[in-house]
Amino acid sequence: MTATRPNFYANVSRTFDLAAAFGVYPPGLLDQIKRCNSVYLMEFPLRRANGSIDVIRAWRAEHSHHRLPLKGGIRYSPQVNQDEVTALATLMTFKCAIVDVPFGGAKGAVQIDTSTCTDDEIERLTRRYTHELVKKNFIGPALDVPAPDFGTGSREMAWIADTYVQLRPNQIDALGCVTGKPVDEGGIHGRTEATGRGVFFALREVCAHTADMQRLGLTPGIEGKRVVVQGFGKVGYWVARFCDEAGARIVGLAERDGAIAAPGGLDLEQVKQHRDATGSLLHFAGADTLSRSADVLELDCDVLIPAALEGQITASNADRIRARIVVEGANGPTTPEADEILHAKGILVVPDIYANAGGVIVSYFEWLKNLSHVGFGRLEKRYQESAYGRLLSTIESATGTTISADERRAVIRGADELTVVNSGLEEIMAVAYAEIRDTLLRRPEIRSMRMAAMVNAINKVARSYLSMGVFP
Ligand SMILES: NC(=O)C1=CN([C@@H]2O[C@H](COP(=O)(O)OP(=O)(O)OC[C@H]3O[C@@H](n4cnc5c(N)ncnc54)[C@H](OP(=O)(O)O)[C@@H]3O)[C@@H](O)[C@H]2O)C=CC1
Ligand SMILES: O=C(O)CCC(=O)C(=O)O
Repeated sequence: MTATRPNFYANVSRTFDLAAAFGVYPPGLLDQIKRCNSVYLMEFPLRRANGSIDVIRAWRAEHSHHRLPLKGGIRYSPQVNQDEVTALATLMTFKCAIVDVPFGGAKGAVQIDTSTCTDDEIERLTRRYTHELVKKNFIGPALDVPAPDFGTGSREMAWIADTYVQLRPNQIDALGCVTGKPVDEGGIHGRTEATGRGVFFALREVCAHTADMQRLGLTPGIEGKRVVVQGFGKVGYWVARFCDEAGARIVGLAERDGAIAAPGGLDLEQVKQHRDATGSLLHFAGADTLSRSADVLELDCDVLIPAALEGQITASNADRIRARIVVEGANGPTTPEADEILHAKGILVVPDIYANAGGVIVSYFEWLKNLSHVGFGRLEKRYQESAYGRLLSTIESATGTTISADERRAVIRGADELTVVNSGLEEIMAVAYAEIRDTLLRRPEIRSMRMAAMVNAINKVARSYLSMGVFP
């Protein structure tokens, strides 16, 4: 894997500057929008199972407070550093703006190699990290609401919620301090797969326009497209699955230790079983094993979905990318230099700040659920069903026809939580894409989708700052 970590924040800032040049905002305002408001670095002890003590470094970066609470995941990784977490927090601000989710951007990180930790150690460090955040008001349903990111999941979110509730027992909305929780602990149906589903919706929107596809030498629609996915975690697995279900062919998959390729397509459930059984994708029967994981990026395919880490497509491999569309499931997988090379090759890049927004969109729904203390669909499902039932009965008596029990059941089904969540996610991804495409069509000088998305985001954040004024 190519390491470009030290440049991540500089890369994000460069993208911002390029997009800001298309606008009309005063430099001071742009500077305020660009800068990261606060970064909290903490160092705390972790007692290891053998009794020794390690000092752990961790961060929470709060990029923009123009909307509250702030929102963004927590990453556990041995390589993570302050530059990375600041870059990720910055991306969150623009991501939330693009999809009109009313949050400021933040991100958290703990520098830890969880593969060397026991579950008990991970639990204790998660609870201590939460405690540190609480002490400094860097977490809370009205302040800053973390979520899963690389290396964390619903298990860690449950520990964070529990720790927060222990420390703030009188706060009625305490469960809204974090999203991505297990459904039984105040989570919401559909969050686990939300980012992957959102990446899929982004690809579906992109592929829906015949003229755009013709320009890329592709046919419209997802069906039949050859897709490569880097990363088979929370984002990669689900986007691969949704593409597969929509009739695409998954021809390559990669994780840290290598990749597999099968031009005829991979059976995802069998791959998953193989990985669960052996701990690795490698040597899956019916596929070629690539020992250099990054080679997956250069496979012959229509769509490449980097869904692992930043800095994967760089000036040193961009020229060898053969996909026609790159959809950024990960945050920051393409460096600005690589972006230019891909653009020159006529490859369409669907940017992270739009493509992977599904996670924060459904996190927004979870937060709303926690604040309202009632699940989506719970109050109205039965009412909808009886209203639809009455409508069908009226149609039957007016037309003299009989609707079969199966048809009746299919029509009257009221919306449950998952249905409401998925339809909200689909709507928001579709509307945001229409806005980005509109900007691209109206302003030909803006040549890339990343620039168009960033221009839209800057406009929205700037409008907010302009109407808010400067305090005091
Ligand atoms: N989770 C979410 O809701 C969101 C995540 N994202 C972004 O998506 C990306 C992935 O996050 P997520 O799926 O949650 O993370 P996970 O921890 O669930 O999965 C990460 C995946 O990436 C693989 N990976 C790690 N290092 C490499 C490498 N060097 N080469 C190839 N594959 C590698 C891992 O494989 P292995 O097991 O071998 O390490 C694993 O399959 C990150 O950039 C994250 O910021 C963006 C929006 C929301
Ligand atoms: O769900 C969230 O609140 C944040 C997800 C996230 O970290 C991201 O989009 O990068």
